[in-house]
Amino acid sequence: MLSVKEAESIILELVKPLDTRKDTEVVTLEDATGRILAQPVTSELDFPYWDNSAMDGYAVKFADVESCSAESPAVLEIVEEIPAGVQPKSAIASGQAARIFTGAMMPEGADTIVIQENTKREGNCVLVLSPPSRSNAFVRQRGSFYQAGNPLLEPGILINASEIAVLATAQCTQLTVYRRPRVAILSTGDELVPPDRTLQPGQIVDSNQYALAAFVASQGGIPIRLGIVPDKPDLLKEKMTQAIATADMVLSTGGVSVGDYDYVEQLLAELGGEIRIRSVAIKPGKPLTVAAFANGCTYFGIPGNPVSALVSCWRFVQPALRKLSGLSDNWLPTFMKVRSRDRLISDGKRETYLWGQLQSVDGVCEFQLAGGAQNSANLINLARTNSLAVLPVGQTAIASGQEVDVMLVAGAFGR
Ligand SMILES: Nc1nc2c(c(=O)[nH]1)N[C@H]1C(S)=C(S)[C@@H](COP(=O)(O)OP(=O)(O)OC[C@H]3O[C@@H](n4cnc5c(N)ncnc54)[C@H](O)[C@@H]3O)O[C@H]1N2
Ligand code: MOO
Ligand SMILES: [Mg+2]
Repeated sequence: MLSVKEAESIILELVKPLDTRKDTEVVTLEDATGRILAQPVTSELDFPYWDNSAMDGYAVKFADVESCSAESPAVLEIVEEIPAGVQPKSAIASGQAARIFTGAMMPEGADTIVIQENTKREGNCVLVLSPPSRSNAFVRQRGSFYQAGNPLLEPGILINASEIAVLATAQCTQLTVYRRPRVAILSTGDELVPPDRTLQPGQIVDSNQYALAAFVASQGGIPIRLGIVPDKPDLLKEKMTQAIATADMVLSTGGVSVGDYDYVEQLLAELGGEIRIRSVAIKPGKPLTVAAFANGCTYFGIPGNPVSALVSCWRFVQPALRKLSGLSDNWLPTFMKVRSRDRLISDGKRETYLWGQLQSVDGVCEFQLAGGAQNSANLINLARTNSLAVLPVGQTAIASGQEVDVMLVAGAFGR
């Protein structure tokens, strides 16, 4: 049985990112949210585009106002009014000023802004009552934040509101992004029925299909739902073949333990998959099967218990999917140390993941264990899970009030 860290390394080594050239598409800025840049972005524009005023006030020559005071104000003739968006008409000469507003272009000849609070208007003149701190005060210089032609955004970054702002301002309206990875999802089990079917004795609802599709979509992938496949080796083999041929990654649930109807590993081998992981010392989620296929597809045979299935996705599939998507870094889940509000227990034999919620109490983060049974068949208390407390192998308890490592759950904190 592999340790969690060993399994994580094998998976990350196995999965290759989408191709920077072949696996891309062009999207407009409006459709770019949640996508990953595939090519570097540069802009032809400096930013700020023009020298402009950071304040409402007067554009002046610093030399005209540097030694003024309330007792001996500098008196300047106002030659123009410059609102934002308008090109100044005249150049400022010594003894002159332009009325100017925040964001408006600096006129020729002026090098400094005097804020209007430090002035007094008298007809066509402005009296400057105190000098600005320095030449260029409150002037936003052209190109001071970014110079045209330099790298603006690197490939491999996720595009969200902040990146959209940068791209819009740089007039990058068409972007080359990675295509979304295609992830086939299939549920194995004779007992499974869709959620809209009346249950016959012994049947259960296929919740994994829905949970995994939601997980894949939250990570920017395209879930391809292949439905429920009974525990019949020929039918299962056919569906697995179809999945492997059409998707970048396959997630099947169930059929990976040691039961008589657990066929997934055997079929993966028959289909030519190289089995890289058979089981991991993790609870829940021990019987994880991972296989690599020659066409580049990675197959995750995920345990059927519903909590095991999601924990496997959060701990192992998420990093794989992030790497596959073209993200250049931050593939691994985020861990942090926080105080546990509750006593946490484990048998110490496997790295144990307990589900619950990170909450901020008086500005300090605390982990609260989900109430009810921490049992991999109990998905009822999974709702609102945003983190998992992690007890390493060998650790059987963490007392209430003690520090614990928690892993942030995919999607719960915006990634
Ligand atoms: N003798 C042993 N038995 C089991 C072991 C073991 O080591 N020795 N491991 C246990 C652990 S741990 C897990 S986890 C499960 C994994 O089982 P499988 O992946 O083979 O899954 P199934 O047997 O098909 O189903 C397990 C459980 O999950 C329910 N299930 C399955 N699919 C779904 C679905 N799509 N939606 C909701 N629930 C699902 C299924 O009905 C079973 O209750 O094996 C243990 N056994
Ligand atoms: O590891 Mo299983 O995933 O305990 O339920
Ligand atoms: Mg089984």
